[in-house]
Order: sequence, then C-alpha cells, then structure tokens
Amino acid sequence: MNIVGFIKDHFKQGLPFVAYRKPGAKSISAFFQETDRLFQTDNYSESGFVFAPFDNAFPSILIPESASEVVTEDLEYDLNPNFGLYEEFSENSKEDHINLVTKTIHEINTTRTRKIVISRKEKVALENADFINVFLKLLATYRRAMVYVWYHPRVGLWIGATPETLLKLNRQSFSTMSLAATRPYENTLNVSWNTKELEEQSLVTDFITNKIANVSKDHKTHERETVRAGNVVHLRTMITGAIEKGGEGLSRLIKALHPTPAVCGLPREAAKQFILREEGYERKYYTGFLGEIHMQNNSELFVNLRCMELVDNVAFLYVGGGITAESIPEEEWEETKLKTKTLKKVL
Ligand SMILES: C=C(O[C@@H]1C=C(C(=O)O)C=C[C@H]1O)C(=O)O
Repeated sequence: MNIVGFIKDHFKQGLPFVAYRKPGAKSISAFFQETDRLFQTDNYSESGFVFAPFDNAFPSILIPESASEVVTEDLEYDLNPNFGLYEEFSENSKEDHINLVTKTIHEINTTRTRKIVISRKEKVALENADFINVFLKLLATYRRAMVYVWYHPRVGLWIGATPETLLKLNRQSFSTMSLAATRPYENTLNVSWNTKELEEQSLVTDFITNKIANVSKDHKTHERETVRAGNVVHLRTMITGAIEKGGEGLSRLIKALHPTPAVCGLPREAAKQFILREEGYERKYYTGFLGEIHMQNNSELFVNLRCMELVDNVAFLYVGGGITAESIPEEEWEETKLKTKTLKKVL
C-alpha cells in the first residue's frame, strides 16, 4: 500500500498520523501511529513528530517513532480535477478585524509593547470535502513549503503549507529564520520595502539573535533577502550557529525561540497576554510548530502558518499579520485576505 492508502486506512480507523513533504524534497514521509493513544512531550527528548500549540502553557503532542510505522516514498500526484467548489462565509467580519487592529495600535502607542501579531480564522464551507485531495493539491502547488496533513482523533485534522522554519538542528549545528513583512508576489523578487516593513522585520531578527546568544556559543546573521511563499513575498534573514554537546540543546532552542515575534510580538509575554485576551478566538495549533525531532540526529521544525483545520465539511483558515505603531488597519485586513488565498487556491 502507498502513503495515500495508509492515510485513508488510518483515518477510517481513527488512528493518528502525519504525512509531509519538507521544502524542496522529492519524497513524502509519514508516521502512522499504531494506537490512538495521545502522547505528549515537554522536553523534546524523544524521537518522532511533534505538533505544538501557539500557547506553550499547553502540551506539545508527539507521534513517537517507537510507536509508529515510518514510511517514505516518492509520490505521483493524482489530482481530482472536479474538486474545487467552495462557498465562503466569514466568521470574523472585516469590521471586527479592523476594530481589533485599531485596538492593537492603541495598545502599542500607550504601553511598552512594540509589535503584536493579530490573527483571525475564516470559515469556508466545502462541497465535496476530501482532505486527501486538498493535501495532494498543496503538494503539487507549493514545492518550497513544508506541506503536511496531521491527524489525531482526539485533537483534529490539520493541513497546511508553511513557508517558515522555526529551527533546523543537525547534531550541533542549527539554523533558524526571521520572517516578516508581506507583499503580493508580482513576478519579481525585486521589491522595494519601506522603512516600516524593514523595521518590523529587524525587530524579529534582533529578538532571535538576542535569544540565541543565551543558547549558542557562536552564531551568524546572514544577509536579509526577499523570498516568495506562493502568492506573497516576505523579508527573511537566516541565522545559523552551533550549540554545545548535550541532551538539552533542542529543548533550550525551542524554549528560546517559540513563539517568535513573527507570530506573537514584542515584548513576548505582554504581546502573548494581549493576544490571548483580545483576539477573541483560540489559535490552537496555528502559529504553533511542527516537525521531526531526533530523527537520525536531525530535528526540523516549522512554524504552523498558512494552515487550516478541517471539521467535517468545513475548513477553518487561520491567518494573521504583525501590527506596529505605523500599521494601517484597512491594509492589515487586505494582508490577511491575501494570505487566505494561499489555501483557497486548492479548495
Ligand atoms: C502570521 C502569519 O505570518 C507571519 C507574519 C508576517 C507579517 O506580519 O507580515 C509574515 C510572515 C509570517 O511570519 C500568517 O501567515 O498567518
């Protein structure tokens, strides 16, 4: 049986699994857990696939390597051309989002908080909802993203195509990225970013390099670049380095980085409290992270962006953007609309 067959089978039996293709990879990998037990991890010391929520007060879920069949294969994309009708209705209206952004700007202007990432979820009713087709279409459409489908009967079904790496760790060497600022992709990477966008992204880079300094003996901040993620472009800076030998390295890096100001804000705790209090819905696993840990001395974690949760015939699309003192509410609304298109393209 191939991976798609295994996915159908496992889903039908109510057993946990994850299938994914890492950025640029040819093959699909998958973990098929043998029982429906809910495993958690708080020190990231086991090998397996981790799925962590935004709010780190809640546990990270693990599909352990030792309790799963791990499969890798090259996949032929067999797409169903008839799939593709959806009707749309927003849960959070435009007005709600604009009011929240306005309130966020006020918070930034009247407190020490400098950046807060505000998000919303949009409900899309699907006709013909077949999550495997959605996954296959994402695979065919976004080759540079981490494309995944993740399922646990007690947690839910999530699908996404994320452009953002939280952390790559190979033995002692790691890399991470500062990703922020968003524009539509207009057939070129030659974008002249304005001061607001450059500053917003610098805030993220500075935070990451500061945090990394506590964990890594040496690290390097690379040159800022413009990168494409489907229908949008972002500013990105890569940060690489090495950590000391010892078992705690991965956990210390995760705790230093998550949640970064690319998805939370600055200062981190104040921004997080504002988000939990004011956003008006639960992010769950959106802006959390996911990926392999301790698989052949490698860990590769991604920030859970451009993702959706599927509940029967409804998809909940999660999108957000960073707010600073210079943000314009109407433009922030447009930015979230643009980001939903990454997923709507395949629905
Ligand atoms: C929060 C999201 O994206 C993040 C926020 C960005 C921004 O503020 O411009 C850009 C990339 C991501 O780090 C999202 O896609 O939902």
